Amino acid sequence: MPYQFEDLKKSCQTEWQAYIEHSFVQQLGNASLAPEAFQHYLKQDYLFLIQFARAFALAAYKSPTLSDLRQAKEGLQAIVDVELDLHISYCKEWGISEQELAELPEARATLAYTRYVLDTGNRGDLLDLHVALSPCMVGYGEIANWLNSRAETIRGENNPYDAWIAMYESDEFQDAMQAEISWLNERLAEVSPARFKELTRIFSDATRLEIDFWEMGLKQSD
Ligand SMILES: Cc1ncc(C[n+]2csc(CCO)c2C)c(N)n1
Repeated sequence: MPYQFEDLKKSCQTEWQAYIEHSFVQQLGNASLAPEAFQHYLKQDYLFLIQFARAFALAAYKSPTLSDLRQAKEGLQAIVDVELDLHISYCKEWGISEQELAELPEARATLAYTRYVLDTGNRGDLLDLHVALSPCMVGYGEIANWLNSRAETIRGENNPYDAWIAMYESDEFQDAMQAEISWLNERLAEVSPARFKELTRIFSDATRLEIDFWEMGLKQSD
């Protein structure tokens, strides 16, 4: 049987579920999340996005084909030209100025996660890097879908976090998630059991670091 993205998730089901269904996510869905926790998360996510832009630049460097190079460039462009601008204006709505964002120190959870991804890409190949990026690329879309499947989730103006859910349920975002899964499925179908085992380590590490990122938000830790 060729390996598929689903098999990466199965290899660390407990961690994957702990990430997707984290209390931060549940509280965001039922509108009970403390605004201070969300603001702390938003600030660190700004720093996270900057480092992820660097990871897409690294993906460009690690691209063996024109098609991979184009895909990495699109990812970098999406973060730098669209997502960071959106994030900055969204932060403004939550009372966080651009000046404040520019001066923030990185929380340890942000440092650990982003540098782990960059190091994995540096020492490995493009597949290692994509696997390290995939909990981020796939998880948030899954989180939006999971929230929408729950009776507890409040949508619309009675939930101050509605726009966050709306962003990750959007067609644009869900399409990007599917494209990432397809890219991974094509490559995973070709790998040996030993290579797959290496990749499950990376996937599980990155998933655990996503859990820590939610914890950092909830506890407002630095
Ligand atoms: C901690 C954390 N993890 C994942 C995302 C979601 N995300 C960030 S960059 C990116 C790629 C899209 O261009 C996606 C899906 C986030 N914002 N913060």
